[in-house]
Amino acid sequence: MPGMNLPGNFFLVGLMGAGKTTIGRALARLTNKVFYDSDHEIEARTGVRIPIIFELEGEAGFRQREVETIRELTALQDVVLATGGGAVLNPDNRHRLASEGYVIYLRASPEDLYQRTRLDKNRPLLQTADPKGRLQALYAERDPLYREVANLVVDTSRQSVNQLALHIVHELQKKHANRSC
Ligand SMILES: Nc1ncnc2c1ncn2[C@@H]1O[C@H](COP(=O)(O)OP(=O)(O)O)[C@@H](O)[C@H]1O
Ligand SMILES: O=C(O)C1=C[C@@H](OP(=O)(O)O)[C@@H](O)[C@H](O)C1
Ligand SMILES: [Mg+2]
Repeated sequence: MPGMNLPGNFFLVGLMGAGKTTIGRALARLTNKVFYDSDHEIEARTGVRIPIIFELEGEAGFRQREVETIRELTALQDVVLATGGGAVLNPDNRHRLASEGYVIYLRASPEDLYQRTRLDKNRPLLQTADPKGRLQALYAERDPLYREVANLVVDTSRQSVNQLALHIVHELQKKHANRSC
């Protein structure tokens, strides 16, 4: 296993469709860590899918659940955590992510994000007449926040999920080796 001895938590941030959930799962496998996804955790706790939470409690209700969940998940040891794309909007989340682990920003262009998310109905913020325009606006708003918390920025436009997971492991190994010398 390539990244077996890498210590600590790895947190994935980025917009909807960046690949946090899929790359996070692969990264956890490669590094022998337990995988968590804050959205899946929220769904498991409430027993409903995210669009239903948005419908019943609004975005504010969802964000409140997200803060509580991220507070708990960032307190764990040796995990890979895929966050939801809007997690960085909250200062408490940003602080927890930056202080409790190594943060990887998966960057992609709004066009790529649109192509990867356009057939999926489970992202309430993209159920609009102009999802591409919404992704462009979210990119402009959030890209600085992702960069603020990130230890590593990875461009996801030209590589597959597996290639990206391996690339991240190599970057983590380099950082770890430098720290140990
Ligand atoms: N680098 C990539 N190249 C092509 N497709 C990708 C890539 N990363 C993710 N995908 C696909 O995009 C979709 C959204 O990925 P997901 O992991 O759910 O993103 P996120 O959790 O960041 O919203 C999935 O169908 C996934 O397989
Ligand atoms: O960007 C956002 O505000 C959101 C991203 C989603 O997660 P993904 O980034 O995994 O799609 C999910 O948390 C929710 O629909 C809100
Ligand atoms: Mg996800």
